Amino acid sequence: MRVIHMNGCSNRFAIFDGRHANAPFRPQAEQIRHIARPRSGESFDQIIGLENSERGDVFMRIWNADGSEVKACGNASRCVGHLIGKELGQPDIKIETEAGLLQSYMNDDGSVTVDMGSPLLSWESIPLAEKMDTRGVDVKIGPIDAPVLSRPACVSMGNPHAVFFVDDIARFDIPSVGPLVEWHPLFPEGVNVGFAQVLDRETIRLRVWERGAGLTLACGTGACAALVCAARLDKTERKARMILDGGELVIEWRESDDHVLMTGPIEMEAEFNQ
Ligand SMILES: N[C@H](CCC[C@H](N)C(=O)O)C(=O)O
Repeated sequence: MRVIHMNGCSNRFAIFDGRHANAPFRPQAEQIRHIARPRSGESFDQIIGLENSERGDVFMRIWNADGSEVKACGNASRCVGHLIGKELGQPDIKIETEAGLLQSYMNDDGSVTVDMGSPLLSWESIPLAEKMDTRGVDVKIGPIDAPVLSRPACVSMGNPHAVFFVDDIARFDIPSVGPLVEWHPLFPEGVNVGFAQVLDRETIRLRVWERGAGLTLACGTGACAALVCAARLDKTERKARMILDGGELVIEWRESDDHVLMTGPIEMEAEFNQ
């Protein structure tokens, strides 16, 4: 089977192309964990399986490093858009995922734009365990009388996100607070946890503790989630530059059709057969 290593803003993926194999790539969770986080050697944030699709040019299956299968991965969508676009010799590609059909576009400067569709804003769609206003939900982290984090905004991009807006992102030890939110009882399916510092109305500094993968150098759906929550709270415009540890993404929550567009670089690292 053909294996490709790629990254989007240093969010790293191992992509297994099962489209011409005798059977689709459907590993057990333990196998995923072994590939993503080997005892030695390079690690990956997500493992991606490519399958044939009736509705699109390719079907993309996504597993987090902990072995859990999930429905959306923005940076991997951009990598797959590039891979299949090059293969088919066409810039526009339809990627089928468990969350629906995504459209990707290869831009002249080598970046890739993916239309992630509309954000889901209702408490049931995140999902939350109970009815709440998703512009600020009832979560407090830290001492009861002086929480260090509270009232994240929530949105689903096909996967659940909680975004804390903070004054100084450097103040937070994300590996210690991230897990406290990731599996908080308010999020029955877990949640990706964003820490967003609004620098101005068109720039956000963002770090994300990802569900099932931990602190990654970039999170595409996390960047979409942070922009949607910021614009919804009138902290930014509907288009902004997202500055992540591993690079920059431009996110636009388009007014005309309510779709969220994510644009950024991709990098082909290696390709081999195994
Ligand atoms: N950890 C996420 C999936 C990968 C998201 C991220 N790598 C992206 O680029 O969107 C989840 O459990 O929903």
